[in-house]
Amino acid sequence: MIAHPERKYRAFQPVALPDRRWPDARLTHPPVWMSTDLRDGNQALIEPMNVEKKLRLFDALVAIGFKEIEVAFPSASQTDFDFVRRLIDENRIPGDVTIEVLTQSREDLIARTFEALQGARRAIVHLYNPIAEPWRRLVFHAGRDEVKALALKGTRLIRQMADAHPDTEWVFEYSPETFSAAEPDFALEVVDAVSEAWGPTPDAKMIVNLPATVEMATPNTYADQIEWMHRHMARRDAIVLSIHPHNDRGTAVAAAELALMAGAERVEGCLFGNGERTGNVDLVTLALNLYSQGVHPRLDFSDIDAVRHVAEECTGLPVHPRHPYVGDLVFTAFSGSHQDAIKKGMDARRDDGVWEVPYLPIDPADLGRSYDAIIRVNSQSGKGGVSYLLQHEHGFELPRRLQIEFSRAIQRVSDATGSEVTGDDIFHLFSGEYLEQTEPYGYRGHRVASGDGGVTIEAELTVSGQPSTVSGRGSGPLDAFVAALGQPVALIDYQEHALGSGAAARAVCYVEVRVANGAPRWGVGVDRDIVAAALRAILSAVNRHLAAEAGRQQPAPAQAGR
Ligand SMILES: CC(=O)SCCNC(=O)CCNC(=O)[C@H](O)C(C)(C)COP(=O)(O)OP(=O)(O)OC[C@H]1O[C@@H](n2cnc3c(N)ncnc32)[C@H](O)[C@@H]1OP(=O)(O)O
Ligand SMILES: CC(C)C(=O)C(=O)O
Repeated sequence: MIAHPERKYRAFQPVALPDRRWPDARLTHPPVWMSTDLRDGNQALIEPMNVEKKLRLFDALVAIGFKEIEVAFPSASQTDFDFVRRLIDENRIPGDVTIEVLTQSREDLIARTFEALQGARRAIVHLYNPIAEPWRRLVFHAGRDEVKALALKGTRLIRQMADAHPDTEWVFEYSPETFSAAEPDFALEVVDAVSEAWGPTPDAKMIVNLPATVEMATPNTYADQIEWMHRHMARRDAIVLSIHPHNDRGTAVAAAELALMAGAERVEGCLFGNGERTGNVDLVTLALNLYSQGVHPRLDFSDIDAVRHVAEECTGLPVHPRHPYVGDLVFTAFSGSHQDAIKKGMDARRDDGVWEVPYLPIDPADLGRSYDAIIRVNSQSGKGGVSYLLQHEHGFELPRRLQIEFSRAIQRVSDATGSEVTGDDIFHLFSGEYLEQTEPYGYRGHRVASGDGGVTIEAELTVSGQPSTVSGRGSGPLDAFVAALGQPVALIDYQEHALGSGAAARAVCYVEVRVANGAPRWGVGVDRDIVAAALRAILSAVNRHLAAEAGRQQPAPAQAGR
């Protein structure tokens, strides 16, 4: 980088629009969507798509619900020409879908374009020529009049050829390419001249597409340019005002949204933002942004992974894991406080169906994603995430203080390995830490008898591997069992719930105990029989205490809160 960028780069001069209206507008309905994946997206690939890939992507775009699809620049290559022919000859274009093709303002190219479109039921012919000053000066060595004349020449040629093929319903689209970099008065002059030459009517509109061929400035600047044109263009009621934002500054989605607020009615872009350089505007993000505001985009992304799969295979470009709405990680929280909030939000889901889960702007299930990945655990995670996975994947609903105790064990592992701890890892650790604590005391069976206002228990145990029978008396089975153990155990907390349902259901018990003057410690037991589960839990807690005391293990003591 250079020390004085102001000597090398000039700030963009925005159009003057002090009474702009777009900031108060709201997006309440979807625009007309036009996918240019097969044209602008395709021209930007290292290896452009072959006909088979184009057919596959075309079918996917139709299935998503696009009604206008720019399928090719047919005069540019035999592949593109052949592709258009296959679509028409094989009758592959549904009745409610219109194909679009692009051409420069050159007679040979326009003639070839019409050749490609022979027999189409309806087609949009899209003419472009660059109009901004640097392109006029550097690329075309032409003045304003010559550039306008080039646009008019192409328009008239297309009119002639369209009139010569009346069996097709022709729609004309004109793009003053490099509009975003052009002087507004000149853009207006060219567009008005073109629309006058074409002669659109409210019943037979033409499309005026105002591209941010190169994104030049902040999105509000583009919105001002669009509103200015929207307010000044002649024959406005006979024109569909379209936008075509590129993403050079990374703000194409914002620019498109503000431009729609400013009066645009139609958007051209690509799936997942493929396209020249940094890409065209990402139509998936735009559509799902609308959806998240309660506006149905009329595009179907209910199996977004399938759409991604087709796009990746056809373009050869991977979708980034953080890509909005579709990336592998976008519905995943690793950090503790986010996980805590998501878990609470998921637990409190509302009966009226209104989505209100913190940190998740839309329900992953609406896009065909499962909830499996919304919480993943690493060293940034906390008790909320760990207990969510245990609950979601294995059914254990840990009491809060046990969550705290156990998440410390997980933290030690994730800190030591520096890696993700999966749901299976967590269950494995949980099992080892609580369910498999059978030394020195292991449970084999029990009998309970009531009478004389109390309970007597006789329990079959293993003590350091040796079978042993102990018995005791108390106010209830747990009390009696503690007495039978002969250990100074005080029961602090007890919770239970069913694990699974039906014939396979088991009970899980969580007990928090203090043995002698030791720190409070949790134990967990699972059994088909609820009393057996509780006895196993007590043994788990006592064994963990003894192990800690003996220094053979270092389980973290529980502390209230953190
Ligand atoms: C912003 C966009 O994305 S626009 C779409 C751009 N897409 C593409 O470029 C992909 C398809 N294009 C192609 O395959 C080729 O460029 C073709 C087949 C169209 C033309 O190829 P060639 O005839 O070899 O020309 P090449 O691309 O080198 O040409 C540029 C010439 O076209 C002229 N030109 C560029 N745009 C236009 C236009 N819209 N209308 C008329 N002439 C134009 C240039 O001034 C230049 O003329 P010159 O040779 O007299 O200096
Ligand atoms: C042809 C036009 C619309 C284009 O692709 C652009 O300006 O980016």
